[in-house]
Amino acid sequence: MKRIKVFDTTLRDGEQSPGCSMNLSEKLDMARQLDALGVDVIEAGFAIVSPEDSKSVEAIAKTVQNCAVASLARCAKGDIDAAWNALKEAKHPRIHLFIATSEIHMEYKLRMTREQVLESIRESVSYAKSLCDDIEFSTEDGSRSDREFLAECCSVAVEAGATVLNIPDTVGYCTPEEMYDLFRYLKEHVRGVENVDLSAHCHDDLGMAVANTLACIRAGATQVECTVNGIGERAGNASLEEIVMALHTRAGFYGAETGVHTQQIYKTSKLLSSITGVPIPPSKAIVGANAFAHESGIHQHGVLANAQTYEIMKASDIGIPKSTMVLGKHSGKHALRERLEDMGYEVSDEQLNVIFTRFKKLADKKKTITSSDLEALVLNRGQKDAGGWQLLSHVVNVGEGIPNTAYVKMSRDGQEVEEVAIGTGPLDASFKAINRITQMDVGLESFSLNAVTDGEDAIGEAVVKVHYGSGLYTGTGISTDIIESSIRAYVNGINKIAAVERQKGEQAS
Ligand SMILES: CC(=O)SCCNC(=O)CCNC(=O)[C@H](O)C(C)(C)COP(=O)(O)OP(=O)(O)OC[C@H]1O[C@@H](n2cnc3c(N)ncnc32)[C@H](O)[C@@H]1OP(=O)(O)O
Ligand SMILES: CC(C)C(=O)C(=O)O
Ligand SMILES: [Mg+2]
Repeated sequence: MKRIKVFDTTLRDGEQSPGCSMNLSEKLDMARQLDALGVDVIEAGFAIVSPEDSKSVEAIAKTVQNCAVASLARCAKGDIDAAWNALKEAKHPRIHLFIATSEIHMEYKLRMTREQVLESIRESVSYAKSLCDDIEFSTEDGSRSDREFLAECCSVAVEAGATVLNIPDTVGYCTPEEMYDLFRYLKEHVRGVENVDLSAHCHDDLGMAVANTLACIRAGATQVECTVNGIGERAGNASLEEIVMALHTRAGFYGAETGVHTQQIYKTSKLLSSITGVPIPPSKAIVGANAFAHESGIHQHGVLANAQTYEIMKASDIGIPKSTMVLGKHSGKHALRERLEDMGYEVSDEQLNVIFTRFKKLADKKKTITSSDLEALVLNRGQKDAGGWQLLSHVVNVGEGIPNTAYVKMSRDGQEVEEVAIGTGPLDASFKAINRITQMDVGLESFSLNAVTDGEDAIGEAVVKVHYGSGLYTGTGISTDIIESSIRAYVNGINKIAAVERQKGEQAS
């Protein structure tokens, strides 16, 4: 297996992404976690940028124990001195020099000729080498540079002492095929390339950063530059977790591995997101909330039978205990039974069918069905009205300056009855309409409402205490709509009264 070095630039290129600035202590926390993750190099910052950046690089250099620590520097003595001052106490310091090599950058931005750029590379790399053994040299906008000139810049850098040559696709312009060809070309045309690491640094402007990086590995790259969660300038850098897991999962194809402890990936991704406040998109590969979640019944059935039907990686490989089965409107009976069993409910096929019907009804109203939702369904709370009055439909009309009215339609023994009533509020109006339908003079004693489950679309359970004659009865009802759960609770109370009255009648006759 070929060993690929992972150069993490979350704290430098990643921090260049708008909204991702981190303070010194946040950078230190992140650096410690990156060290635990097992990356080979942490680019801790760009020391010349500000006193705070310089302090961060210095603090990380003094703290990190296992991996190399790098600071970025332009090809300028001041930058190199600032980088070295911040890095010199690191166990493994690396100065990372860069200069643009494309025509457009040289002409408009640097205002330098090719010869001046070559001279600047020679001079800066030699000077940096006089301070530090490990020198990385990057050809900014390398992928859009003239190939012969690019190879010459790289050769000069190696001759001046560079230990790593990094070729960025700075503006995320290239395709995987082009990056592959470019790296093959450099392997053949750079003098001394066999003695240094060849590195890829890809941006995601066209969504190809990871694919481009993998193509570079196929062409002979030995180092990859990337960031956690793919943060970085504009559309971001190649994502560390995607590259690492692609190599891990497709080891047979790439024949390459990294030193990253993959079980630390999820923790690292979460830490970065909590520090920057930038959420991880749910569908983000590897670390998104949906990356190891299954909702549709056919997939859930497959995964329960054999996880490999729909999982190419184990959730535990990236540090998530296990993949999750999300119960929702696309779920089927296999997943429902599995969850019920997890909750300690052994159900017959017949019971499962009944619960499944209720489950699908609820899932049409509620995006995700939680275990507490299921419990409410299994215990059939508020639904024990078989044989009594059934609520068919209701409409309440409330507002400022108009009477609160309720229309309720109910049935019993196949007979449908509807009524409208006015009340002091929507519930009073609804309960009055129900009294008219049932022709029972029921009074409300007390009423309470609790959320049985969490979230915006939580199930609310209403509990009513109603009196009829000298008896006091409790009714419960559940729904994601609190008016409906209240009406259901009232109907449930009325059915209990009716059952007691029926019993009394039977005993008397
Ligand atoms: C592709 C990348 O990610 S490159 C890294 C990008 N990161 C950053 O820019 C970090 C934040 N930057 C900063 O804080 C500032 O730009 C600083 C402190 C680095 C420099 O600030 P200033 O000295 O005011 O220069 P400014 O940013 O306006 O312009 C850049 C200068 O660097 C020059 N330059 C750019 N790249 C290089 C290079 N690799 N080597 C030498 N000179 C360079 C430019 O030609 C320009 O020179 P000029 O001032 O003589 O015209
Ligand atoms: C400074 C270099 C390595 C860079 O970030 C780029 O070219 O994208
Ligand atoms: Mg970059």
